[in-house]
Amino acid sequence: MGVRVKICGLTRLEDALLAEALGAHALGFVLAPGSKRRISPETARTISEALGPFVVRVGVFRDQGPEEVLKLMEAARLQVAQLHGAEPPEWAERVGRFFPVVKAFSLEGPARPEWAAYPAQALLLDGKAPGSGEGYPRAWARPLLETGARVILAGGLTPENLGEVLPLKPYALDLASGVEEAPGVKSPARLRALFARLEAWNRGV
Ligand SMILES: O=C(O)c1ccccc1N[C@@H]1O[C@H](COP(=O)(O)O)[C@@H](O)[C@H]1O
Repeated sequence: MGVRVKICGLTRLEDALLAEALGAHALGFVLAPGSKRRISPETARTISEALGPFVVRVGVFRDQGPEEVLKLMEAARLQVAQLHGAEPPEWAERVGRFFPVVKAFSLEGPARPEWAAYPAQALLLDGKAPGSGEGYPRAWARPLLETGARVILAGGLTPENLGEVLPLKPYALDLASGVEEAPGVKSPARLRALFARLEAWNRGV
């Protein structure tokens, strides 16, 4: 199986349906305050309910307490919680009683192997400013990848630079700005280019 892909920061039904049709494994909805891609739980729910059963709906949160996260997850009919701030492990444990958790770390230097002990089903490595399209030297991911944890690579990924990360064999890739026309508005051409590139990689081209 090829690498899994999450398309994040969706705000429009047509973009979500296209990403699903092209083969996205997961679709992300940002419910974090202050994001240019923030979506209301009502709109996220409408989109979630229109999708097929086999694509994972992810809620993205930043420094919101576990009860707020659980309330929004339920209201938006989402399935996996991505914690993208400085959430203590106890918050993830509380959310994790109800939903699988992805914990994001913003890199300012190499990833730390001890992050593998955080109570989450997968760990995501992002650039310094989430959702900004800013990347980092991809070798910084190696110390965490080498622990055998499920590692999702994000931060400044585009259809053009996938060659930097695919050889690292991460659990998944996560893209927001690299497949957009504007914040929250996906580019059909860039989405198509992304999945075409992944298909070519899987065929060994
Ligand atoms: O996209 C946002 O606005 C956002 C806000 C708050 C937390 C996370 C956010 N997005 C996450 O950022 C990365 C990748 O972003 P990019 O591809 O570099 O633009 C991804 O994990 C999103 O879930």
